[in-house]
Amino acid sequence: MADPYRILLLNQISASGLKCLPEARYLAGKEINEPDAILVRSADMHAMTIPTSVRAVGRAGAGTNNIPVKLLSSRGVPVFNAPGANANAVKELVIAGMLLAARNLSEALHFVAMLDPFDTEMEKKVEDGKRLYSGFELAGKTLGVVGLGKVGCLVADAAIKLGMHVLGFDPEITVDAAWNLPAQVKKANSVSEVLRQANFVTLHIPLIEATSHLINSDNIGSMKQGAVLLNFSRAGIVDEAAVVAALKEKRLGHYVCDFPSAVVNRSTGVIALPHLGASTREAEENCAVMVTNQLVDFLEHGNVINAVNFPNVSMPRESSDRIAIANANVPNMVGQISTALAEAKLNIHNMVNKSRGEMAYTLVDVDSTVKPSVIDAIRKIEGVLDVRYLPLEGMHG
Ligand SMILES: NC(=O)c1ccc[n+]([C@@H]2O[C@H](COP(=O)([O-])OP(=O)(O)OC[C@H]3O[C@@H](n4cnc5c(N)ncnc54)[C@H](O)[C@@H]3O)[C@@H](O)[C@H]2O)c1
Ligand SMILES: O=C(O)CC[C@@H](O)C(=O)O
Repeated sequence: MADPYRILLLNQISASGLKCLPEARYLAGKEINEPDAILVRSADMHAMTIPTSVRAVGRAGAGTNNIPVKLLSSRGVPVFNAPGANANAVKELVIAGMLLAARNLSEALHFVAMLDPFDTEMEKKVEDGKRLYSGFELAGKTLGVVGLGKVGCLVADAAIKLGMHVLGFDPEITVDAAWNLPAQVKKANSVSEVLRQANFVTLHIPLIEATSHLINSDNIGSMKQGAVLLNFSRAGIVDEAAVVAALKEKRLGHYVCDFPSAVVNRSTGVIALPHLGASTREAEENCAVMVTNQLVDFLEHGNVINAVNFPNVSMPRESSDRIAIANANVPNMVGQISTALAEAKLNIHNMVNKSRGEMAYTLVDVDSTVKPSVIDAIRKIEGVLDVRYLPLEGMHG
């Protein structure tokens, strides 16, 4: 019997997801040496030495900024995520965030917590004190959504249903996302247009170089007086010092975020939650199940679905002998791979090759057993980053 696949868990992964790893074929845990794959949520992998045994990383969530994707790409290792699997959970928290800010609920709860429960004047104090927490309604206000991906589209839709006007900005919106947006959502042409026009601005974009400090001291001043900024994406998308300054000047009414920090904590007007966006039973299960199934399909069959650094490549198994090759997207790779197979007198039964940016990926099914020397020959081709032999039953190489 083949050795089990070894899966290193860097975070708590929902039990429903782990059930997708059949016990007979998988060993999963927090203390696994020489893992074949890693399952992670928000643990920071940048400082970690990732063993060379790792053939795939699965992120049970959306953002992959905690993973050294570039390094893994150079090793031919796909990084899978779970697009949309936690989007509804984030959407609901964003709506809660708008209500927390609009109705001054955080301050009001603090006021109540400070009341003496045995005070006979409690009722009077409540009635006298409540005017300080009077707020405003969401209906009729304008929400600006920056990033119309899985989360942004759901937030836009929910806001329309709450009677808000919605302005959306996403220079790379997908056709599917655009189809799913309610017709009432107005298109903005820039972040500054959103900042100038919205009462609430919510950010639903990845943290990458281009989005780091997207909201900063140069543009935050153009927001409407008393506007609310919501950040359930990543702390680094805003310049926190600029946000705190804008709160002090009363330019911003509230900053609602999922990322407590030394800069924002305890600043008046900040409502910081402990990265709760995806923390619902449903989202945790959805993410873990989706990414674990993708990992299993890759480890056992080489199929790639929802990797952030690889093209989607799937091929039904028609032969028991499959070779999976990750290679640089340069000319003549398929030619050289085919030549290596022909020299080993292997007949190609089926083959698929796709590329995405600098990465290309090839699945080849052949009609007979592949000797280790053939895998070695393919590995030696310049530009090949990783190669695996995936017989249907047997050792994984
Ligand atoms: N708080 C949480 O627990 C939590 C949960 C899920 C996601 N997130 C964060 O939210 C982000 C978005 O999640 P998602 O599932 O919607 O991702 P997604 O990939 O579906 O959508 C991201 C969208 O942002 C757009 N975009 C990229 N750069 C942009 C820019 N400069 N201006 C406007 N739009 C831009 C993309 O075109 C894409 O449509 C994730 O990357 C992650 O960092 C946080
Ligand atoms: O795993 C989590 O709890 C957070 C996930 C979230 O930040 C994401 O990017 O999907």
